[in-house]
Amino acid sequence: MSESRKQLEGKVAIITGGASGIGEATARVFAEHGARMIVIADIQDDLGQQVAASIGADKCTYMHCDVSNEEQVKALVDSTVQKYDGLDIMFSNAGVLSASEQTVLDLDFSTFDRLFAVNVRGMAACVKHAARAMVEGGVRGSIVCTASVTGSRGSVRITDYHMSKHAVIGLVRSASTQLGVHGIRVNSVSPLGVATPGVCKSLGDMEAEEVEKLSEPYPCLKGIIEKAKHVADTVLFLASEDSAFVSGHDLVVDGGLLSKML
Ligand SMILES: NC(=O)c1ccc[n+]([C@@H]2O[C@H](COP(=O)([O-])OP(=O)(O)OC[C@H]3O[C@@H](n4cnc5c(N)ncnc54)[C@H](O)[C@@H]3O)[C@@H](O)[C@H]2O)c1
Repeated sequence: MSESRKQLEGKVAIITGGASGIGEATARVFAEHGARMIVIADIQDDLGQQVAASIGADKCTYMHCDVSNEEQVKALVDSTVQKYDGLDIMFSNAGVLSASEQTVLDLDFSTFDRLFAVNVRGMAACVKHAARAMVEGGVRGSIVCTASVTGSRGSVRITDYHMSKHAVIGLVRSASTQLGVHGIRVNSVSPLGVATPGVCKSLGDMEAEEVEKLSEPYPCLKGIIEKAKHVADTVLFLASEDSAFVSGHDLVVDGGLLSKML
């Protein structure tokens, strides 16, 4: 993709979980590609404000929003529409990892419920309120959700996380079916393993290089390490008119992992 092309010229975008990792990288890519305003929504206020300031107050701003709280999601969307005269793109990306091993035999339902409140209900609230604003404004918008390769496979652990990402893909399929009549596209992006601050922290504050070493055996594609920018560039494609006839699709960014039989 050419850096000089401005696929998002004039567009207004919300990015949840934009203070860190994949969301932050996507905010930077959206700014490079001409987005008129990017609203970063997160619960890490200091970090979110720093990221927005480093991108530039003329094209990026921060708003506190806990996606598990529907009122806060509605307020985020309403204030974006009011201040910036519409909403073209929702990148619903905020997510959390399992708090423990969470095997079926040992499921802890209090952490399960918290994870679902963010990864599933929060994702659905963002799709709901973004879609309502787009329908009301007559905007043929693009909604992109962050799923994961874990949304297409089972695993020996983190059952709640796998279940939540399967639900995200189900949400995308249903929402795209229902919103197509309004010209709104809904897709998901599914990374494999990026050494983001969230992942490094969940692995006991491991260094990014160590996390990348752990992920190395999984993709079929060798000689390249998955970075947040790879995911961000894929989100750019799904958010922009370059993917004008793509809807209901889960676009994996996994170096070929899911294509392999064993
Ligand atoms: N990094 C990976 O390998 C990987 C792989 C597949 C999917 N994902 C998904 O990518 C998304 C981003 O994760 P990341 O790896 O960049 O992690 P990250 O922790 O670096 O970033 C996630 C951001 O979401 C925010 N967040 C958490 N709970 C929130 C809430 N209730 N409301 C608003 N914001 C909240 C966090 O504060 C953080 O800034 C998540 O949905 C994750 O499940 C990541």
